[in-house]
Amino acid sequence: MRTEDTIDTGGTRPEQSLFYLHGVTVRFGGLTALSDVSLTARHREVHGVIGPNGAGKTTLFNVCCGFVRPEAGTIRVRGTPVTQPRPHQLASLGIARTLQGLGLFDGLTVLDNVLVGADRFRRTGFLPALLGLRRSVADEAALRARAEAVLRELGIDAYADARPGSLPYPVRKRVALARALVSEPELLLLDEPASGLGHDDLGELADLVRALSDRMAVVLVDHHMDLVMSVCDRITVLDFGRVIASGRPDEIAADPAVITAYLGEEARA
Ligand SMILES: Nc1ncnc2c1ncn2[C@@H]1O[C@H](COP(=O)(O)OP(=O)(O)OP(=O)(O)O)[C@@H](O)[C@H]1O
Repeated sequence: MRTEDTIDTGGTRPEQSLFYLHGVTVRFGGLTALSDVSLTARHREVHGVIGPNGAGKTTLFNVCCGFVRPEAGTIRVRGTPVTQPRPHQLASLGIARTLQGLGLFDGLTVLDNVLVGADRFRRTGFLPALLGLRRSVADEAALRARAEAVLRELGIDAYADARPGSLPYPVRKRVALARALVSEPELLLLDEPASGLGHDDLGELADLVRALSDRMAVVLVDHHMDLVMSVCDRITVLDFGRVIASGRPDEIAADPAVITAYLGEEARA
């Protein structure tokens, strides 16, 4: 088995990568949800996290987002240690995420929901914005243009004025993705992007994730093996809170520890 730290990094030391998480341990009371887990996200790579039920995938995702504070471990962003990324700091660190519960505001239009994600680019302070000063108007126009461009990129610009609640689930998922992308992240964290999608939507999602990886790093947690195997450059496999394998999809598919873990899951089911 290869671990994150021994993978060929193309000359970049793992700790200097865009996002480096090393030796992370999380306990909930007496239960160890993650034990000495490491993960490295690199520019222009899609990194998948998989594992049987209860393996610790969501907990790992939540550590990356700052929702869960690890008991031990190091997190570095572009080589700089980040004691604990706070959820509200993610945008300024160049990180954006989508969650399983999409978290869209139903009282806002699709466009306004996406604009919520563009706060990182708001240069005007509260008072000038309130007074409607010229720079704030220009700011607002630029942000709207950016949000509209992302909606077009995701093929959902026709829904800009709709309320999310009136839209089919796959479209709402795209709105949530648009809100993450409008901040132009360097690292995109996707929690279960394939859940609730049909076959055709899955194919489009795979194409989209591959296209996004031309300009950012992507970390995705998903149960959907076909998606993970087809879009990921590298995969980390968790079982009972530990990394049992890490490598390219073909290595993961052939790894005896992974096969045993998934056979064990089938047997448990
Ligand atoms: N807030 C919490 N308090 C107590 N235990 C928790 C908490 N969150 C997760 N756990 C436990 O930690 C372990 C890992 O859970 P986690 O949700 O990260 O796994 P998972 O791989 O995402 O599972 P699934 O595929 O079923 O969503 C499980 O045993 C779970 O019951």
